[in-house]
Amino acid sequence: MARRSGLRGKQPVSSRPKLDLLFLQRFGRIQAILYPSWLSQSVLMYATLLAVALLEQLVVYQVGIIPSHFYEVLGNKDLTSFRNLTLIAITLIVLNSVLKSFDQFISSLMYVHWRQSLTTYLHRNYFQRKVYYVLNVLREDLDNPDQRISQDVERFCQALSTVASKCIISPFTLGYYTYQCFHSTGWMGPVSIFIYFVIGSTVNKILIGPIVATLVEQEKLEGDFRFKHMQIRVGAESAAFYRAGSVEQVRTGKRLQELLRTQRLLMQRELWLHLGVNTFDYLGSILSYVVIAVPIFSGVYDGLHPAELIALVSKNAFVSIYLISCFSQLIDLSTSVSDLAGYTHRIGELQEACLEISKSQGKEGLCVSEDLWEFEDSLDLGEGQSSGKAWILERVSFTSPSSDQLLVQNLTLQITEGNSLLITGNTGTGKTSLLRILNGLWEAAEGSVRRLTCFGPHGILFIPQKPFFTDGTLREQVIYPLKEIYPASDSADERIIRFLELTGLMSLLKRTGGLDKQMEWNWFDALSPGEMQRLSFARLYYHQPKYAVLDEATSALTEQVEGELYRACKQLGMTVVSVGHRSSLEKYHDSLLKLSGAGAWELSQLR
Ligand SMILES: Nc1ncnc2c1ncn2[C@@H]1O[C@H](COP(=O)(O)OP(=O)(O)OP(=O)(O)O)[C@@H](O)[C@H]1O
Repeated sequence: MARRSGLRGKQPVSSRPKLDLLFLQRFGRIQAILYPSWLSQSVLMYATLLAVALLEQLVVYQVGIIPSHFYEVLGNKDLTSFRNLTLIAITLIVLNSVLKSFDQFISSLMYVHWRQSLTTYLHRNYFQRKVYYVLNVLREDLDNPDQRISQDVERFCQALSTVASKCIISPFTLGYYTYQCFHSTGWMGPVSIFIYFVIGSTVNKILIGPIVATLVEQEKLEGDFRFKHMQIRVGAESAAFYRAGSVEQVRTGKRLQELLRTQRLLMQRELWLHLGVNTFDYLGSILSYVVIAVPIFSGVYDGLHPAELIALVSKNAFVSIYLISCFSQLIDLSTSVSDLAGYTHRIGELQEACLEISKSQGKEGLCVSEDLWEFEDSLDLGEGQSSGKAWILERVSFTSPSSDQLLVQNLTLQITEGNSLLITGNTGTGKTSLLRILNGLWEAAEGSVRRLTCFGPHGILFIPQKPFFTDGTLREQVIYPLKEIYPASDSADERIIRFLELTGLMSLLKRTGGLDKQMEWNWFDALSPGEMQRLSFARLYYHQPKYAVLDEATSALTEQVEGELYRACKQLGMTVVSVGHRSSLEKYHDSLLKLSGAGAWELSQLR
């Protein structure tokens, strides 16, 4: 059988992340998100930062040449000029510290703005249609998407803000101090400093190479370690029933050891880079004296008075030392650049995967409402709603992901209004998988699946096997996944309370202290499995869809309660498609689809 959808299974593993053309492309794409237009907030902030940094440089230059004026004034024993100069110096220093603080403040604001833009962009793509499902369940090549969005983006923006605030002024300072250096030392000064920088950058580029790949690996392991802790957090009670503390300690410890091993390797590799950076820093300080010494020993300044010579040496020293420090600062950025490259690759991979998945999903077969689940859109009834059909399946075959285990072969089926269907079969025969196919989470390997009714109120609602609850109030659990009550009316509260009563959850209403009390608890820990299933039914009644697809939705309840819940579904006019093992379910359905494994199935009428 042909392999299905390209979304599934292991994708080709991307090449080892490096400081290469791919990095530049990914970095460029991220910049396009951060700076969407010439008049965007980021550009305006960047322009303000540039203005402040330029002003700061002007003041720094004035502060830098003040010692040379002091030498001159002190050499001439000129008290009035000394007083004036001291006043000017204090003013300049205050101005300098104000500008520096603003520089840091604007950089921090930019960091927050970048983080907001990038995270919002990734969220938009991640939560689009079922991208988050494919990334977390079906794709094995992209590790920890959650960590990429939460932690990697944060660190990327931190590193970018460090690099940006240092680089923003570089072209101006380099230009200006090169000119000044040339003016005081001749061509020898700037040329030797440039050669020093080219050598420094080349050496550092070589040393950064292995760091980028190790940093990417470290972030992956960091995500795995956090995921392990999240697993324990979510399943704390089940683990405690097993007294699984010691085994989980060993397993969590193993992940920690792996992470620390990679961190040590990263540090070893960074040691060479730090060695390079520090060597070039200190070589730079000696180079500055060599640059000043050349014109002095070659007799350029022989005719000067000693006080003038000292003032000139002091000024020249400042100019060449500053030029070298500008270059050194760029070399110092090597560590930030290696971080930036690592995070760029991780965010870039996520961005590419999201776009690839949403492109492959396209708009095919989507109802207007599917993306948004907005109630206005849901009122747009499709062709199926008027024809009374929800699905038409023709010769559909499907397998489980990343295996060729055939689950169902050549299934032809119509799900129509008023004709409830029960799906049964042994464990692992593909019952839930058939619902995934109906939902569009999986694609069929062969045949056609046509959905003719939209998701949402008046359409189709799935109640999955594992109940899902969001954070927040009881009302938000009931109306989920709608964001607001629907239809908006004064009687909305009454409706919700009526459905809570119908599902036997009035005690829960009492416990929460009302529909709108913000609950701090985790709903999965606070409710029993039976309560979770009852709450799922309250949600179903609230939405009152035409078709309710229930995956073992009453497995934790008694047959009596099951009967009450199914009868209420019928009274509310729903056609149900259920997956279940109990024979007691048969009386609430009109037909039965029995899956027998290895592709076999049998469809029969129950009444
Ligand atoms: N995301 C997945 N990746 C790989 N295999 C999967 C995935 N989800 C399900 N499977 C496999 O597909 C097969 C069918 O799974 P499915 O959930 O449809 O079983 P089921 O008939 O609903 O079983 P049960 O009665 O236990 O709920 C199983 O062998 C399962 O292990």
